[in-house]
Amino acid sequence: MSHLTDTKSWQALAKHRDNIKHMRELFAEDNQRFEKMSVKGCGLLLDYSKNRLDETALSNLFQLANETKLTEKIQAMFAGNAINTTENRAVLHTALRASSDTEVIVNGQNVMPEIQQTLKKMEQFVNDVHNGTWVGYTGKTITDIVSIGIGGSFLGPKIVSQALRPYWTGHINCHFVANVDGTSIVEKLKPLDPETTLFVMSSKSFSTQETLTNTLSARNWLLKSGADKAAVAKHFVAITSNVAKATEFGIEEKNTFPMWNWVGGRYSLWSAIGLPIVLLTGFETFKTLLNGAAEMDEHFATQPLEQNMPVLMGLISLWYSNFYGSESQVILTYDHYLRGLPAYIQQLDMESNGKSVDLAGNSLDYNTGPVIWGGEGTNGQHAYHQLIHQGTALIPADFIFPLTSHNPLGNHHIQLASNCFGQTQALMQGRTFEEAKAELSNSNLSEEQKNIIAKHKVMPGNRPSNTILMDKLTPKTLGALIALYEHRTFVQGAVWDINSFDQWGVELGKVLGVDVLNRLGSDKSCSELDSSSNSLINLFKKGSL
Ligand SMILES: O=P(O)(O)OC[C@H]1O[C@H](O)[C@H](O)[C@@H](O)[C@@H]1O
Repeated sequence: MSHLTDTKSWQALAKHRDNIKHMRELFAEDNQRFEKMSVKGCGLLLDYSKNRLDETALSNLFQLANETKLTEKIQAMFAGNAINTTENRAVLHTALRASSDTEVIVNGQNVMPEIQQTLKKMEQFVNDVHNGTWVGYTGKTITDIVSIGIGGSFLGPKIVSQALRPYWTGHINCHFVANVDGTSIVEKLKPLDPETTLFVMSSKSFSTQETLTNTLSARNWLLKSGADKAAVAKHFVAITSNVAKATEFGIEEKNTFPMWNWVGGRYSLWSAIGLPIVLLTGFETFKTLLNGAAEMDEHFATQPLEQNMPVLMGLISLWYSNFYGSESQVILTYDHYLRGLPAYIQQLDMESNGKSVDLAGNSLDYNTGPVIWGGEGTNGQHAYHQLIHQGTALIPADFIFPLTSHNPLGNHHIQLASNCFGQTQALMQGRTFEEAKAELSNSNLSEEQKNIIAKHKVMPGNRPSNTILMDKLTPKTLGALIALYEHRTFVQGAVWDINSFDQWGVELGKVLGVDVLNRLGSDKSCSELDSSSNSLINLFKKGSL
């Protein structure tokens, strides 16, 4: 493959960028633009018509995908090739939701039977907890789950559980602890009863400091309540790929659920890491979530590039990062249940594509992963939308909206819809100087003042957005939506020729953290580091300013 920026399509895109008309004109010229630039599939509709795209730009983007062998790379992922090259691992979150009769071979072995066994074990465990067969050390039924995990072992289960609130079975409450800040676990445990609380410890590596520390504190809390060591078995289960470490820690092997090194942390909610979701919503709902994701996998693997939602979204996102210098992208969910999704996609995308060398280790001369941020509509409209409309940065936006609400209440949903659609329209159209001036025509301002105020009211428009609709937020559509973003992330990483599946930057943070911890714990004053770090460490040891 020739260097990315030397490819014909890259060069053509760079040249074409400035020829694209304002979106206002593009819409005025073609009243079929929505029909041509929207795709339906897997219970979702993607409207990408409000983007700085014309036929030439689109065909060059598809050409770029071809020149960078996107289709072959997609196939390599599904086939279980070791595409995580720095760790020599396959990347198979898709196998976790594949139908049981599929064969997926990793190192000569079909991984599907093990996945199915684990699902069965999850189902049995959750049934036991729900029907009161699994009881605490004093024989009482479990009422509360505390899920301990961080990163991918936290965000997926937490955000999916939150999104599926209407599907909770009501058997149990679930609480999530991630941060090592003691306040987090102390506050969560305050209202709970050790006799009826079960801890689900989620750590793929079983070596993450935050999770181990929180688990130890949880165990002490249980033991302090009068439970003996044997009680731990009734109150702790673990999900990990490191069963040996979990048993060493005191969790019985039969109470562990496996994970595999071919599932990345940020792609793991479909594995046993999703246990809190199953505890809250039941096994069938979890299966439906998996099926929704599997439908998107099928779509991604089989649809032509032009009709392929993750491909379209990946290429469009890349278009702004690489050809318009856009450094951030915003996810705006117009559904309260999806309020956590931006944080989920933030980890997914930024940990995957925050890279600056290609697969061969060469430094890149083009932008990779943008900053992902966002929040729920309409709250953001009264906060940061101002910058998206009129700021100097170009911030492409994804608007996500279910047509039907789980909570139909008066005019709430129609107003929510009007805000969502109104925002995308305003971003696209903007407001010209003449329009702003006309709005001031009845005011008492002088002509000069009108001119000044009108300039402040001008909105450039031509600000891009995708809109993703679904009939309703269900386990199925949620599964498809999350898989859509997973594959969007993949598409960009594939074109950029980077490894989207390692995270060496995070690993370094962990190593340096241990060094500082040792210094904080030592009696000696710290003087070996830079003056700032020395002083901060010494002040902490002193305990006051
Ligand atoms: O599940 P664990 O091994 O405890 O890892 C938890 C998290 O650790 C790191 O921060 C990784 O970058 C994340 O991707 C991972 O999800």
